[in-house]
Amino acid sequence: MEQYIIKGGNPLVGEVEIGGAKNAALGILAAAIMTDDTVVIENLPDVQDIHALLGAIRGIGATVEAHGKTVQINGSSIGSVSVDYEYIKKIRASYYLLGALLGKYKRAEVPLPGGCNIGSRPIDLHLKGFKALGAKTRISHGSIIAEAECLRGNHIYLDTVSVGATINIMMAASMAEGRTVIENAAKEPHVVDVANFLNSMGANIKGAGTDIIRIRGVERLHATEYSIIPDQIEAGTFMFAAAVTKGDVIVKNVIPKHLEATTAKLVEIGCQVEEFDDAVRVVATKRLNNTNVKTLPYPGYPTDMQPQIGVALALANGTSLVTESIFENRFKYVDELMRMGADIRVEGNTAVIYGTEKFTGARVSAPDLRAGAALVIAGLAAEGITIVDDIVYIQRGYEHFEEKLRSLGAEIEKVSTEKEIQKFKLRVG
Ligand SMILES: CC(=O)N[C@H]1[C@@H](OP(=O)(O)OP(=O)(O)OC[C@H]2O[C@@H](n3ccc(=O)[nH]c3=O)[C@H](O)[C@@H]2O)O[C@H](CO)[C@@H](O)[C@@H]1O
Ligand SMILES: C=C(OP(=O)(O)O)C(=O)O
Repeated sequence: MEQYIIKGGNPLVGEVEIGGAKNAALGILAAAIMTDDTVVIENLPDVQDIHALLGAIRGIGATVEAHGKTVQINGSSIGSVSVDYEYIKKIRASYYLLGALLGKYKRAEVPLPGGCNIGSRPIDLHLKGFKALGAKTRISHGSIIAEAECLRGNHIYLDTVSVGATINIMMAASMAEGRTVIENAAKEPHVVDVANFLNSMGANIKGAGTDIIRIRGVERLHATEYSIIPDQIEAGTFMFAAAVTKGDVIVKNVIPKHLEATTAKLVEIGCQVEEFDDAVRVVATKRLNNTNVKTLPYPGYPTDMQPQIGVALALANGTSLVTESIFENRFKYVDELMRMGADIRVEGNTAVIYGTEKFTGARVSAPDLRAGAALVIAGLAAEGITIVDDIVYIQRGYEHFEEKLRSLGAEIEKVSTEKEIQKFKLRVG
């Protein structure tokens, strides 16, 4: 089992290049199979979730040729609409193959999704959407089966703002007959990116990025070349890493607009944030201030950035409140952080964080993807050595994480044996 070993205390300084957005890429890769032409997708992040989804796409018979950050997908050779559990038990976004296959072939059979255990994650709204388009859905032997004689556009109101349901319905509706309107749609940048990608394949989607999306179904989709947007969560994670280590980092290849909620909070807690066309610079020179934050759908503060700000506030001057309003199980990093000296009480969906002056390194476990990344950030700020176990979660969504951190001056290694741990300890003294 691989672990990260970190010697904390170095301020992060320098420039870091952000990869393509995992959560946009997952939707886009699934949508790519909806045409029989060859689709070229650029700026793909090199993370485990993407490798898993590409495996699933190959598994149903599509041709996938990956060269670095670029992949070519051809869906004309798909021979099965039934996705194998092995490929996707660990990823959430496998459910996008439901919308894509249902739209194209009017039948899909996809195992119930895995992904991070951050709370109960129903998919009732996805199924409600497919049913409204005329599909019948059922669960059989752990898989969701959705099928329709023909899909017909409809008016669909989402009771809860859901990224996954919005993207899935958008995909299926792109190849339905007639018009679909999705109300109370999610507005996240990755929803817009998937819509732009589908439009570049000939779909007719309007309003993505607002809460009403209008889709006019088309008979076929065609070839395209498309570049995925930068990952706002990876970028935000490096911004907080700069903040907690009192660093000075230029985070490159970002869309600053997508980072507004994160930037606003960093400024509130005392960092300087400078915005450029496609980069942001975060400078922190003193102890951070306390603040309150509540996670909300975009353009609110993202739930995927909640553990990272939690770590920063645990080191801030004063008491902060962090309210998690999207997923009920996203405070699992708190117990681990307390082992490093944090003082936090969780009451319902709110963490009351009493800022402490320093963390001391400890052995901790990554409970999920973003919580794992947050614990790495904590380790970078801590006195002494931190070992983070279960980094497979982190590898789901951060490409070359330790290499990027090292390029900013962090002392961090990926290790898997006691000998490697001892070697690191000897080296860092
Ligand atoms: C692969 C991907 O893009 N994952 C992201 C996506 O997850 P995901 O798409 O799974 O999250 P949703 O936006 O769907 O979830 C938002 C809320 O809606 C609820 N809900 C969702 C669907 C449904 O059918 N019924 C229902 O009640 C969920 O329990 C949650 O409380 O958006 C989340 C919220 O920004 C992010 O944390 C995840 O990183
Ligand atoms: C929770 C996340 O991913 P998933 O929805 O795939 O579990 C995430 O990207 O933070």
